[in-house]
Amino acid sequence: MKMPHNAFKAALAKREPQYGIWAGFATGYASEIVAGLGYDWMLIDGEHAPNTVPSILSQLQAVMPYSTAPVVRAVTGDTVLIKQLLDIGVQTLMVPMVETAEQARVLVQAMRYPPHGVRGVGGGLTRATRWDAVPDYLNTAHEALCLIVQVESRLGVENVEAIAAVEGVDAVFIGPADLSTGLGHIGNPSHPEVQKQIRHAVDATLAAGKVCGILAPAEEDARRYMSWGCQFVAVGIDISLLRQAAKENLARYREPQETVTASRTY
Ligand SMILES: O=C(O)C(=O)C[C@H](O)[C@@H](O)CO
Repeated sequence: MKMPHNAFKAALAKREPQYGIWAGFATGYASEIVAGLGYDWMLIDGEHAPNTVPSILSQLQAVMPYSTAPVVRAVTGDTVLIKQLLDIGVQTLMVPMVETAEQARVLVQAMRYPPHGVRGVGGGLTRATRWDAVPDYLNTAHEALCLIVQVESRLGVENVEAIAAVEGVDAVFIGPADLSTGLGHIGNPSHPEVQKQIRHAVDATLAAGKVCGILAPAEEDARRYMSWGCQFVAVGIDISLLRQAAKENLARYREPQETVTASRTY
């Protein structure tokens, strides 16, 4: 069989806008429901959702028949974890909290086989190769893989030009929640200083010839970031959407007895 097509990578290369949704339920069942809705991509979150390698695998299998492309966020840029994720068939990988070009280079190496990198060979044991059915996987894997690095700290923004310029980094994704917190504006990505840093990160990424993405569940934020040049934007979070819809549904029938509010970080 042919190497599975990475439609998300192809769309980024064509500079097509890509609307995404954050998937936090950590089950194939929930991810499949959302995958049938027409979003261009879905972030399967291994950082803040209770995911493991097997639960990520079951979500990849669940969304496979749909046009929504899975993007998997690892909990960390650990080379061994990246090997496992690529072996189960992750093609687009997001890594949080990348702060230097050196860190980005290590991630690129983790995604490539020697002599271009350090990825271990799983061969016929792996879903990535479709258990050896994909011809010449070792020599062609890198063509279908896509690396997104998250810039979400003061240091990351300081180094964003160099990070984005690393060969093998396909895109930069800005994390407004962590960035605002790191800049001392906890829970306030709209603060002018945070917005200035976000805009700088977008500009620098585009200047390096790379693609920029961001999480923006509020429509006015999403539209502003797209007008700045962000090409792939996560415009919703499945858990927040369920919670909001469930609250609104009940409110049609009775006044809230008690508001269980937590501060909304996103
Ligand atoms: O900093 C951010 O913003 C992100 O990286 C996204 C958050 O981690 C995500 O959990 C929002 O719910």
